[in-house]
Amino acid sequence: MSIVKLTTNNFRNLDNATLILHPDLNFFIGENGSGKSSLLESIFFLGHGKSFRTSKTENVVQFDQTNFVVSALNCDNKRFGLLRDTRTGSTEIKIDGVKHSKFSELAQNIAVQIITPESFKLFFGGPRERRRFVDLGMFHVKHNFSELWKEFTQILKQRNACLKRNIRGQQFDYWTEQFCFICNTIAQLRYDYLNQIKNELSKWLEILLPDYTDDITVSYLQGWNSKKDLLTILKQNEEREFEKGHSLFGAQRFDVRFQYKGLAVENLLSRGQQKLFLLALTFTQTKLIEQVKRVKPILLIDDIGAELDIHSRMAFYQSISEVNCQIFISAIDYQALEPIIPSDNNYNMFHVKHGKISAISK
Ligand SMILES: Nc1ncnc2c1ncn2[C@@H]1O[C@H](COP(=O)(O)OP(=O)(O)OP(=O)(O)O)[C@@H](O)[C@H]1O
Repeated sequence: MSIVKLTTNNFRNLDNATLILHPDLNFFIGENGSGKSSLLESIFFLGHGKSFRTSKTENVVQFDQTNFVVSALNCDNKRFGLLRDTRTGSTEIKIDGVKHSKFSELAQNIAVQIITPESFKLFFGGPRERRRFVDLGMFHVKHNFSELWKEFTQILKQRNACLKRNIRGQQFDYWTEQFCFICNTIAQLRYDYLNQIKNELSKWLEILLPDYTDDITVSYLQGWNSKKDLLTILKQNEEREFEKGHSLFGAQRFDVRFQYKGLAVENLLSRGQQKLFLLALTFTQTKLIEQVKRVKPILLIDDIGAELDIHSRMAFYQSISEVNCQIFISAIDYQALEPIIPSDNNYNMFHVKHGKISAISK
């Protein structure tokens, strides 16, 4: 479902506002510091329960305020949102007027992905962002993943507690056995999902990076040597794990490697090409989420103009016309959006100035 109305209160520098959104395509234009990223951040918050810019929620609440609200109405007339109080650190979630305690309830209603000018640095910089990216897709595409992940984190916590407190014997063996079992289940699910990604990715690379399509490979590293049994590896490394005080192998350590002709993509592609690669991956994931049809995916693209020349923006335009998601794009000026703006006027455009958002008539 697209979101058709968005309300924000006390969010960053944004004036309290209610926006009527286009179900497919929305543009936000404004100068540096006007509030474009803040607006995208508010939508991201609805989908993830956190910011993509800071881990400190007190940075997000408007100066001199103690709470903020973000809420949305989807095209099925479902209302959902959250109120975050920075004094108490609590978050109140409401879906159709009913309070919920778990953020995952809210996340079922909205699948948000974001690309910022910094995204590719983070994405290629270390496994954290790649893990986040894959698991966001897993959460929406593999229906049992959310429950499985919750159970996994509990088991990992128990096992790590044993490692940290040097608890050996029956208790440790029990958690190790549980850990191995659930790691294998998750690894298999992720393996299946990565295969889905591989199959879909070439289509988007063909549009966005046609010269590179044939020689790109995606490899899945499950978190331990896939030729060996996890339990055997853990037994062999038991002393090392007790020394470190946490689990050194397992599904929490997975990664994905992207290579071109056998070399790391990030070492070969230019910054603009890396952005196109990340866009291709994001469209891939969007397509996979869209296919399960629980929610219409939302794609936030902050500062589209950065690093993309006119040809790349044309390829981007072709991509967005082939994916069924709701897109929010920010740009410094109208020029940076050329040739992305559709000639059929089928979009909404807003101007952002000093935190005030106003609709631009077409
Ligand atoms: N908690 C806050 N309360 C009020 N204002 C804030 C808060 N946090 C940041 N700001 C201000 O909000 C403004 C908008 O920032 P934002 O990053 O959204 O701008 P932007 O339009 O995306 O700019 P750019 O094009 O440079 O990326 C900045 O001037 C910033 O100083």
